[in-house]
Amino acid sequence: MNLAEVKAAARKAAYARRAEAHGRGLDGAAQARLLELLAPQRGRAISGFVPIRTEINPLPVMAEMAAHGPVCVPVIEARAQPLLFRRWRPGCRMAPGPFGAAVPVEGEEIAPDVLIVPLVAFDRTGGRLGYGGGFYDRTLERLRALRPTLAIGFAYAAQEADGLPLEPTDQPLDAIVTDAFTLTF
Ligand SMILES: Nc1nc2c(c(=O)[nH]1)N(C=O)[C@@H](CNc1ccc(C(=O)N[C@@H](CCC(=O)O)C(=O)O)cc1)CN2
Ligand SMILES: Nc1ncnc2c1ncn2[C@@H]1O[C@H](COP(=O)(O)OP(=O)(O)OP(=O)(O)O)[C@@H](O)[C@H]1O
Repeated sequence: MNLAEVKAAARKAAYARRAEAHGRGLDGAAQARLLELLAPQRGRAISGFVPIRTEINPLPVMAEMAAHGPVCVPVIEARAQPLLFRRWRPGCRMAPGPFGAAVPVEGEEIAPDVLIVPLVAFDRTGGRLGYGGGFYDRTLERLRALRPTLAIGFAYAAQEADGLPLEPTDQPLDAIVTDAFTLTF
């Protein structure tokens, strides 16, 4: 198997484990851990995400953080381009975006200092696999070239994989928060 095939296999296996974990009432425990990790970051610009498919739900954490500072969500501009981020507020007007994730209809563009990052699989060293678009890799590379940027993976513990195959363009996570544990690197 070449690297792309190994990644595809790891993605498929983790996707199945994520689907299993979804809907088991695990989100609350993970949200509490995420809120604890984010407490010192109150007031900084934070990106979250609107969950799609069987992703864990960060929305209650985003709503709490929005009381202290700007919160935004990713918007796809084009294939093979970094993500942009648009201001999000609890209850703001949303419309379907590419790939099914809803995006705010209006709101200013924001460059986040801290990113809550969706993922398909993670490993114990901060390695991450997404859906394969390279969007977060490109985005983190760009943000990190400008200033220190904190990337926090948010996932079910079941999404852990053993030693993910990583490429030079894969941007590492600074922390991982799950329903069962928090890892910081
Ligand atoms: N909730 C959420 N919002 C998000 C992301 C995310 O991962 N989660 N994104 C994070 O980037 C962006 C959306 N990116 C996505 C990229 C690809 C696919 C997707 O369906 N990919 C195909 C495979 C495509 C290919 O291999 O060429 C698939 O999974 O079937 C979905 C979302 C922006 N918003
Ligand atoms: N900074 C970058 N510059 C150019 N190409 C990149 C960059 N980051 C990733 N890529 C390319 O994008 C493609 C998809 O990358 P990868 O499989 O790592 O995506 P992913 O991490 O699963 O997706 P995402 O980051 O959207 O969640 C790969 O071919 C990779 O080489």
